Amino acid sequence: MSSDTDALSGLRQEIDRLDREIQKLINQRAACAQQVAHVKMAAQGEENAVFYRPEREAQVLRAIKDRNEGPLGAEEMARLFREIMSACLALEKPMHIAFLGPEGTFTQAAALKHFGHSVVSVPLGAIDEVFREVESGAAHYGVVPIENSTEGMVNHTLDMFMESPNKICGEVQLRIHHHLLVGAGTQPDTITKIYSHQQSFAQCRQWLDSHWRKVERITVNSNAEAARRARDEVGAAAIAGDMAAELYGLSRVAKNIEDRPDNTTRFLIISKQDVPPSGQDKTSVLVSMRNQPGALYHLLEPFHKHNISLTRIETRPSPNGTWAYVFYIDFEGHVSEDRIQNVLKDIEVEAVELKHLGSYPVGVL
Ligand SMILES: O=C(O)C(=O)C[C@]1(C(=O)O)C=C[C@@H](O)C=C1
Repeated sequence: MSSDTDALSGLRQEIDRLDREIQKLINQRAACAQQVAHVKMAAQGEENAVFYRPEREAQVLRAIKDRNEGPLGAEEMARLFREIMSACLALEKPMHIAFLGPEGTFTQAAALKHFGHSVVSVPLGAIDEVFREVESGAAHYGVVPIENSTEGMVNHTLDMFMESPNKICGEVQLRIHHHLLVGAGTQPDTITKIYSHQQSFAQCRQWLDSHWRKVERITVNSNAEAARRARDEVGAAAIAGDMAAELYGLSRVAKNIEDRPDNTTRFLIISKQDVPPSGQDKTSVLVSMRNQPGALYHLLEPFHKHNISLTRIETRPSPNGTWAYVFYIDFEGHVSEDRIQNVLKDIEVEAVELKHLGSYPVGVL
């Protein structure tokens, strides 16, 4: 027993020593970031200085994952450094991040995953409000959902890009886990209605049909709103994620009820900033094509010719032509590369309009 205690106190002394070391190093890193801020302000002026650098953050996080030897996993290590870098950026300048709210939505979880927790997150009621907040400069960046692996594209976000001058400066993927949640006053056998967002109902449809077929499903604007109602109404349950469950103090009647275990949503980071290449990048464009035979072929042919991989293509009806279509395309590469310039030139010959939405680092976390 006493040798156990000796071993334990020896290890704890070592942990204390390491903690002091780590703390000193983190503060040295933070002091470096403060100096970086001064260099940026001297070069670009206080008003125009760009403090958040998505390409540099992606490079830092990728390097951390690549060189990690364990025993902590690479993802876990990157997550810790994500928070350190977030705190360093906040010392340079606190960033205001608008997201599709309210508090507790998956979009907020995505924003915190991407930027870390040292940001001011600003919940807004609708996707177009997020776009406007970024456009006006009231928020530095915005986070909006773009596609879900079960439910497909978020058309509202796609359509916003047709009009908006905002650029895409990053992407983040979030595994979506849904739970059936109740407040303190509700027992599982007294549930008479379930609140959720329409997308979440769709992602849990089979599970609901087999377990709660007879219970009324009521669609609300967000999972967080569903969670708030479940907290306030006896007999009501909500389908929502962990953040909403914590925020509203709900307990889980059933966990991970999504029909597909790989249920993932991709979110975009929007801003007014062009991002330099990080070494592993994606480009998004909107292309409006003439409505004539072979239009899709002419659009895709340049990608084949220049050997560029498409990661997504989606069609939307054009707002200014009854039968014209707009294609939203994601592909590998950065607009500063010659091969990407060449593909864009070829597309421009065929297209009525080509809009470059942004080139940005492939999501790291
Ligand atoms: O390298 C920079 O430009 C920094 O501002 C430093 C730093 C970092 O902490 O590593 C912080 C914020 C930026 O988004 C990128 C990196």
